[in-house]
Amino acid sequence: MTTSTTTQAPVAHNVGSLAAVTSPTTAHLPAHHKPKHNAPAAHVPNRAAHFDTSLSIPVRKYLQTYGLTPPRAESYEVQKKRCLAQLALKTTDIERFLYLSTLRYNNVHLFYRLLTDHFTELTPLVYTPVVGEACQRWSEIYQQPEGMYLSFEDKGHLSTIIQNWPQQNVEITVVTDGSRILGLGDLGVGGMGIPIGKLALYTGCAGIRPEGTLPLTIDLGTSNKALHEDPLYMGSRRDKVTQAEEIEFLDELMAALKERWPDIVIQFEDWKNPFPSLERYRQDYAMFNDDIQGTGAVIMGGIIGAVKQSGTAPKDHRAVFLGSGSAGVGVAKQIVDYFVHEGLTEDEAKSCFWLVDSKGLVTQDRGDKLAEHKIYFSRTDNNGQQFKNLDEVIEYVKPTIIMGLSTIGGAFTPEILQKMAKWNERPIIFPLSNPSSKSECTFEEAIVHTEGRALFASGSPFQPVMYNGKMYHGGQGNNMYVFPGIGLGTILSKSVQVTQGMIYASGEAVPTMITEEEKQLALLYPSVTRIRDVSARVALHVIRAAQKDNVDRLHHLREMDDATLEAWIKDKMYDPHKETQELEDEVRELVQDFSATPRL
Ligand SMILES: NC(=O)C1=CN([C@@H]2O[C@H](COP(=O)(O)OP(=O)(O)OC[C@H]3O[C@@H](n4cnc5c(N)ncnc54)[C@H](O)[C@@H]3O)[C@@H](O)[C@H]2O)C=CC1
Ligand SMILES: CC(=O)C(=O)O
Ligand SMILES: [Mg+2]
Repeated sequence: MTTSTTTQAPVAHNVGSLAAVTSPTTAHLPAHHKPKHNAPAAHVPNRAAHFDTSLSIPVRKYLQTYGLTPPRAESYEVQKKRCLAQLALKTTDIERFLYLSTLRYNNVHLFYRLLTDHFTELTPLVYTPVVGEACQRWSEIYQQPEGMYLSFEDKGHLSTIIQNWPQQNVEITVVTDGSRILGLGDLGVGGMGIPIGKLALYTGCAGIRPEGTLPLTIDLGTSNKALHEDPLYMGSRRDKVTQAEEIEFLDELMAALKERWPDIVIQFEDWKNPFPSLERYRQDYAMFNDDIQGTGAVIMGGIIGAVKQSGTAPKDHRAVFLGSGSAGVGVAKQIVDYFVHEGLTEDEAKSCFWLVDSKGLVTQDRGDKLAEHKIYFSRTDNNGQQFKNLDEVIEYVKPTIIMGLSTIGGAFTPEILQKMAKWNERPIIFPLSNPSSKSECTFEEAIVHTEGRALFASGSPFQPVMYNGKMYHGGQGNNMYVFPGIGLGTILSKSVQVTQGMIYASGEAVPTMITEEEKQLALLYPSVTRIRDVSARVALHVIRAAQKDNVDRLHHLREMDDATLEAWIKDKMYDPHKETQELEDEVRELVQDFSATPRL
């Protein structure tokens, strides 16, 4: 096909590549009548939507795509059947991942129709766990550009290079440096799978238009020596830059992003040490860190239900966290907020938490210099005693809750789970590390070793488990339940910051979407099949919190009651099921208006 125009492969410093954005197929249309679909997703070739095989023949003729696709105009049902059949032919998850990536690239609306119709089956292929393997093998499986790569060497030119991104109306970016991808370590530019996957969920779950999303990966070097030696590795072989160099780069990047898209929402994702950047930018940008804040909020949302179902009052809970990194500390702090909300003092709330890292229980007198973010939760009541590993801490604390954010698969051993079942009627077991191979235990292990009594959520999904003749369903405690709604609420209210109030509100919103039937099944999260409604509800709560914190700029939303605002939010969401029909209708209208003669 010689007519398709590439919108991608930006050449550094080559602003001229923007010229390629204008589709030749609509150049002949009067400017005010160009279909809005003329702006395709950034990460699909231009005009991709114009090749949808459901478009009618007259519309194809008008778009000058007639003859470039097979003759029959078919229904979505037929398209879907074909896609699912092709997916079924694949024998590995990576092949399925690649198939879906290519589908998104070639027919963005069809991809999102499929995703939204089959969230349960397809999310694990687009996101965790399969995206983890995709990131590990990125330079081996790479097929097409789907996001922007900026390198340390580009410092001083970021603003110019960002002009190469072909989409004019970017609303949100997810940015990583690849240095802590899920629980898989530093994967360098292979980390790009994460911004792409997260933004696919932004579109699928929260209806952010695909062309409004910018997956962004920063190549600041990598500490992963294997990548330095991999001939296929697509990033620089330099060692990781220093923290000071990183800050200098990020200062320039943040300013450049805001310069081009003043209202842009910026989500930091999967950085090894994300606390400094969060503190540095949270006041001046509409930004948040998903691993600290999104995870904190979503797990707080699950804990609200778990604490109620456990029958134990917040003050009597004892939570042991395996892992005290960005996610561990983020989650613990967010639950402290919830306990304070429930009437505890901050000190009382904080004393419910015992954090464990690779050196054991985090105590003030452990003898090593604690990282800044661990100090808040470091224990002082250990009477000089130190506890070197999880087993020792578990015996000492006899917890009601165990959380895994450690990247150590299988760390919640059968013995630990059995003890949890011995000490608690409803033990709260949250193995949250991703991908599935890093989960601190499986759902089956949690059910079997607690005799089916565990209140359970995991970071990556697990299949339901049959135990003693009863079917159990596990919850997915993953930030995917909140980040799409946080972004959507921030964008729609044009908020200038993402405040702590907005983050808290996002977590609080999640359990409001659990049905009575789900409560009966002890489920802590709503079904993923309703994730678009959940995201709209999260956005509603986020907007209300933004209004309370006075960071919103779309003040007329303040006048709407909740039901009206929620309906308004839903109306603003991109619906892939309507897109192709709208294109069809718009072009048909044009054909009638102008009696245009199709050029064959
Ligand atoms: N379910 C969800 O929504 C989310 C899950 N995560 C998962 O949480 C995990 C951790 O993420 P981050 O906190 O951002 O990483 P991090 O690198 O900041 O923290 C990892 C923590 O685990 C501890 N750790 C490592 N080895 C250990 C060992 N042998 N024993 C005890 N502790 C050990 C480290 O000391 C550190 O405190 C990852 O697997 C990530 O995928 C992260 C964000 C969201
Ligand atoms: C879910 C997620 O953000 C993580 O595992 O890092
Ligand atoms: Mg993450």
